[in-house]
Amino acid sequence: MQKPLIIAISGASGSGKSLFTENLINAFSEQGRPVQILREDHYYRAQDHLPMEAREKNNYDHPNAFEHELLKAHLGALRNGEPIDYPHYCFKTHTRLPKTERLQPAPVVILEGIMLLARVELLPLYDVKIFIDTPLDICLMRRMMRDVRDRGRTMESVAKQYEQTVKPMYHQFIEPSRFTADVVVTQGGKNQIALDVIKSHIQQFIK
Ligand SMILES: Nc1ncnc2c1ncn2[C@@H]1O[C@H](COP(=O)(O)OP(=O)(O)O)[C@@H](O)[C@H]1O
Ligand SMILES: Nc1ccn([C@@H]2O[C@H](COP(=O)(O)O)[C@@H](O)[C@H]2O)c(=O)n1
Repeated sequence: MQKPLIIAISGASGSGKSLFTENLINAFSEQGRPVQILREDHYYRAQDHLPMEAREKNNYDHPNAFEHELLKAHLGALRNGEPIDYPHYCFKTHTRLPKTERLQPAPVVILEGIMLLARVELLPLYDVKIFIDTPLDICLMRRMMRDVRDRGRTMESVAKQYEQTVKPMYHQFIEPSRFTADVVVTQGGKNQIALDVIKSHIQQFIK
């Protein structure tokens, strides 16, 4: 099997990584499953051993919150044409679910997550590095709506977490990682020109 094309999409929380990824893969949905998605969020560390109060106080915007060793091993397996069983993460309980999900190797694998470009040891594993560059005030607004709607949060908890960890860690780790990107995308998941450019790059890997 041909070595897969691995595309890493990073940027702040709420920058539009997921929407960009979804819009990218929709173009290939009628061609079987040539493009697979893997989310860094699933690699947040399990915290079953901690009480809920401690989980709620954790810093989820530091690279060490992720089990990147496992992500690295999984990328190696996919490169070798082997399937992986990746963990499933729950944002409401701040830990992993007991089940895992199987991901089959594919010609193209899209990875998306906040710290993908901040870990230098992961960089050589990517073929294409994309950074979604969205002003932080817009990211906060989107995150506020999404976290209250989908992740069981209150507006107060989102605001407090943003001040305490999300914003400072963005400036310490995510913002500097922008300079490792091959492509910097403005206007988030709706930048049609950027989507078209990446789509045509992907198309070359799908026979
Ligand atoms: N360009 C955009 N315009 C309007 N809403 C957007 C745009 N990009 C993303 N969103 C919305 O903002 C929220 C967060 O976007 P998402 O793609 O989940 O961000 P991320 O994956 O970077 O955290 C989602 O509800 C999404 O639909
Ligand atoms: N238990 C958790 C784990 C993570 N977060 C936040 O998620 C953000 C990353 O996910 P995106 O889909 O928004 O990129 C990150 O900024 C963490 O603060 C959380 O709130 N709780």
